[in-house]
Amino acid sequence: MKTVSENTCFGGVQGVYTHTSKSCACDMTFGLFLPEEATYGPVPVLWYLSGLTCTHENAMVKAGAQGWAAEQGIALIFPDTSPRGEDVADDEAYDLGKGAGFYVNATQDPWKRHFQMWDYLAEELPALVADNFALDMERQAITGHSMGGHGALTLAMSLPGRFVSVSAFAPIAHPTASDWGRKQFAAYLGADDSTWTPHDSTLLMRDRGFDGPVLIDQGADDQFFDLLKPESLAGAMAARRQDGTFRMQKGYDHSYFFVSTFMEDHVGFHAEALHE
Ligand SMILES: N[C@@H](CCC(=O)N[C@@H](CSC=O)C(=O)NCC(=O)O)C(=O)O
Repeated sequence: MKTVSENTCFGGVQGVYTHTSKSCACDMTFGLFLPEEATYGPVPVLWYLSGLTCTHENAMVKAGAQGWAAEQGIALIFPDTSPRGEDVADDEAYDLGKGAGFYVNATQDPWKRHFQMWDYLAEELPALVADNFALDMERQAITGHSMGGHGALTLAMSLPGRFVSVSAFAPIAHPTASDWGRKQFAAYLGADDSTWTPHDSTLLMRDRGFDGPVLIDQGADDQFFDLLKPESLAGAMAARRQDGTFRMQKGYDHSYFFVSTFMEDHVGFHAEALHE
């Protein structure tokens, strides 16, 4: 692992690191914020998964999470959204290929060699950060925006016991029924749509739910509302009697102005579960 940069931030350190990923067969970059408390011992972890077109950097510089995480003594991890490099397959469209890994393990050519984002996030990156930083991996929570909200919800529901809480900002909530999902799953996972269902948070919510609290924020003026299908997830949460809160935020769109507005609430929500 190599250090790209480290900056003092809210009394802690905002770092950027690269490493050679075995899962993705390329070099990967991630951001990690450590609060001051990490100087004295392991701190709880909040993962933040980003959306389409993002790198590790977008949320790190636009979401305004570090100040709230510093107040709560929590580390933040900002992974990238796809494999990177000259030899990594890509597409002209912004919603497929680089910047659009959809947090799945691709099984189809030309994607499968590098697009193994599920394994990267479920196994490889947690092991790497646990070995290199003062993190308490018994206390992890996860959040994300849009495609990253989809990733956060699917990882949380598929790895019971890993995360104490999950939240999402305008998640892609029902990808098997949306053009933000069907196109990418067909490309990465193939035409057999039975392989898609483990990556749909509405279907996972209907089937198993999450053993902990859930918080979802959705902007009512989100320009991608019809692609996100928040009503499907809200319905599935109600049908399952999921411990959770779904908030429709009047006037907000899909941007980081929306994410940063509600970041305090999300960090506070996770802090309550992480410090229990
Ligand atoms: N370029 C596209 C829209 C891309 C976009 O809005 N990406 C969002 C996430 S959308 C779902 O995953 C984002 O987070 N962008 C990065 C940012 O810093 O805002 C278009 O123009 O339609």
